[in-house]
Amino acid sequence: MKILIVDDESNIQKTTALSLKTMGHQSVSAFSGSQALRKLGEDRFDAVFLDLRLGEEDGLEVYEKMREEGHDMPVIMFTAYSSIETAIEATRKGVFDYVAKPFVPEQIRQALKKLETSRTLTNKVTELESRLAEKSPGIRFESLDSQMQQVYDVAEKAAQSDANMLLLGPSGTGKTVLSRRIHEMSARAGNPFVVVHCPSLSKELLESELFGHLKGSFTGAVKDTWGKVDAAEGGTLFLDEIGDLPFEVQAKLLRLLQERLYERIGETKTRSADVRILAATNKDLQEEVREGNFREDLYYRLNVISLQLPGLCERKRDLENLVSDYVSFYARKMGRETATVEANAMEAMLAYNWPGNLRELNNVVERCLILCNGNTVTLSDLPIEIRAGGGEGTPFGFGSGLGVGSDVTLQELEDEHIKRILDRSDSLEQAARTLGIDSATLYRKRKKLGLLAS
Ligand SMILES: Nc1ncnc2c1ncn2[C@@H]1O[C@H](COP(=O)(O)OP(=O)(O)OP(=O)(O)O)[C@@H](O)[C@H]1O
Repeated sequence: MKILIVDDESNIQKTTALSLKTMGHQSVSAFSGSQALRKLGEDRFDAVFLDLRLGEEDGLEVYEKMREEGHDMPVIMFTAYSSIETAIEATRKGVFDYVAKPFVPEQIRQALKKLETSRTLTNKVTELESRLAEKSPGIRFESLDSQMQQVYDVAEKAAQSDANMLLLGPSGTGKTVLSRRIHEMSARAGNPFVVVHCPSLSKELLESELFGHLKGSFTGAVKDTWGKVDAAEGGTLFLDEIGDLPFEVQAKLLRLLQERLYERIGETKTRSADVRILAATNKDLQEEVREGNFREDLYYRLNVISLQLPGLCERKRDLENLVSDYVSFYARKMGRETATVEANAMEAMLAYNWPGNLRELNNVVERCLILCNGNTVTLSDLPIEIRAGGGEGTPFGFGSGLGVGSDVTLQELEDEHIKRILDRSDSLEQAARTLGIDSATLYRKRKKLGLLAS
């Protein structure tokens, strides 16, 4: 790293420079605030060591000028023991850390180590963000369909409040994506958005996932853990498929919603939580309440604002825009400048029912772009059930003449079924589970069907 040392004492300059050199870093000296600002304007530095008391000058003022001029690298303050409180105050203003004088080289080493860890984490986050952005197509929060547009309008208004919200709608209609968007539009945006997928865990594990546990509180609890309620502190907790939340856990969630209080499993100490709850389900929750599977009081607590997301077949007016977004995204991802969809292919897509909703559309477009010749998606690139004239979207109806019991071979039925399940699934593991085969078998079948991406 290249580091600027700002200190009016030449012995501090010398010892710091020497320590940095032995640690493999480069350094440049500045003896006053104005000299420091000039050097920062001339060169790129990875970090700055800055004395809190620069002769008559106040180091904090120099720090503020640096920020005003757009030098945003991390700053570590040198401070006398008598000024430690001021240094702590400085860290609240964004100073990365402080080192108390007189110091030994090991303290410089520790401060730099902390800095390097933080840089690595920041880089990882940036990389993950860009990988995520690459993975999913441009998300649209505008609709030509009035029902969908109303959902977006209400979501935007409600995002500003702290109200709990319930997002209802069939699988793949965008409930998770919209929940994240609500979080990003809220005052909690700078804090975490944490997802708990309710059906994937047993009652004990789900309770522990939510609230955390103490070592030994149940078989397999080998160390103390903090739950997702704690991880979401100050932010938003998204409970996906809330309709599958076990009855016993519902009571604890209700307490969290009503009193903002909870206990870790095996602990008597009550803790408070500052989290906003968003929940989603594709079940009819009122029906679940009637059948005694879901607590009525919890339903009303969650249902402060509810959003009903329509299936894709009810908002066909958006289809062409969505297809165009997805096509441009996958074309770019595959190194093509652009790609188009033939009119009759688009007509077939408009006629189809899309039982897997936006997720299915996304997967179908991605597959078309892998399989199409050149830059044009034609009718023959579409899965057979879409080509066949819309289909009913029922599990075994493949459109005109292709349903179970009609004149098709078992092999044709199997091939179509596999393609459909792949289109609707989030992952290959999920598809293999739905099909009741193992991943290796699914891989062989995909290979045979020519469905392996590059
Ligand atoms: N607003 C949007 N614009 C474009 N594409 C979207 C949008 N929302 C969702 N999608 C697409 O649909 C896919 C599924 O979205 P999401 O996971 O939010 O659905 P869901 O309703 O939560 O599904 P499930 O009920 O199965 O969890 C996303 O990966 C994305 O490809």
